[in-house]
Amino acid sequence: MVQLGIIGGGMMAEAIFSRLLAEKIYLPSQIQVSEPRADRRQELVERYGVQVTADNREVTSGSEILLLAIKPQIFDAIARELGDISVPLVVSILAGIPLSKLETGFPSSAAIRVMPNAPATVGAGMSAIAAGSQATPGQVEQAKTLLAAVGEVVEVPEKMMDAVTGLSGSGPAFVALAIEALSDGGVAAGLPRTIATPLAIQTVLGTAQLLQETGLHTGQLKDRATSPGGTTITGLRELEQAGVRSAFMEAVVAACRRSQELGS
Ligand SMILES: NC(=O)C1=CN([C@@H]2O[C@H](COP(=O)(O)OP(=O)(O)OC[C@H]3O[C@@H](n4cnc5c(N)ncnc54)[C@H](OP(=O)(O)O)[C@@H]3O)[C@@H](O)[C@H]2O)C=CC1
Ligand SMILES: O=C(O)[C@@H]1CCC=N1
Repeated sequence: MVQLGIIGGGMMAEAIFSRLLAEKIYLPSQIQVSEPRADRRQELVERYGVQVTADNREVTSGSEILLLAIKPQIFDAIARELGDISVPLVVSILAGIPLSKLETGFPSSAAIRVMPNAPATVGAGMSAIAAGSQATPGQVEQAKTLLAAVGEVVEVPEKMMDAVTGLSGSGPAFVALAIEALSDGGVAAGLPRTIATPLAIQTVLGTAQLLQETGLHTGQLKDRATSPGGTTITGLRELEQAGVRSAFMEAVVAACRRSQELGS
């Protein structure tokens, strides 16, 4: 019997359900994905053996949880198409779409809004969840179990979800850009790309791990790496002059604002 129905078989859907399968939380026969593109459906069957269909309604019949993994721009159309279904729990990962819209769009279901992120693909995700008014503690636990398969989970009040989207939802792209820029800097300074990119990736990974494992404040780490008149303070001065700190802050705030727009 299908227990997890997924609307939209894209990147995030695959990231989540592939980990659920790898961790044996579901069997392939218990997951059904609806996806309009035939070649993508075929790909998902060949890779994972899950059930697939082009018919969204087929997914909803019998599912215990319906995971919405389509783009937010088509949420209204999907709610019109499926709003009369009675799946116990709708879990949405759509940027911006508020619980009020989920609950109006799916009036017979409890709703949980989630913001995962791209590192979910390798089980290193960060997800925030906010439960709707009809969600039972058991359903919140169910959602947490789903997301725990792809990384860390934190429960937040819904009013924080757009800010979460701007930070951890969009953040992987901001960090990837920083890594690319560090690698470019290495190349500009004379390194071959094949050396520069692994150096940049491991520097970001190692710094994050150091901060996480020691609880060291970011400022303390910066101070530890800067010797008087040394190389690091010379580079930091350039970053401050270029407004990099402010640029990251504005990126998160702009992404948060865009999430609010998508939901209005
Ligand atoms: N990408 C990210 O890092 C993150 C994304 N999200 C959220 O996850 C959601 C999905 O994003 P992502 O996986 O990146 O996007 P994708 O485009 O990879 O996935 C969306 C999928 O929905 C399919 N689709 C389109 N129309 C329909 C329809 N009418 N019925 C069923 N399926 C349909 C698309 O099919 P087709 O193959 O034809 O395009 C595609 O496979 C978004 O709402 C986004 O806000 C949340 C956190 C992080
Ligand atoms: O850009 C987007 O809309 C999605 C939501 C969070 C990350 N990516």
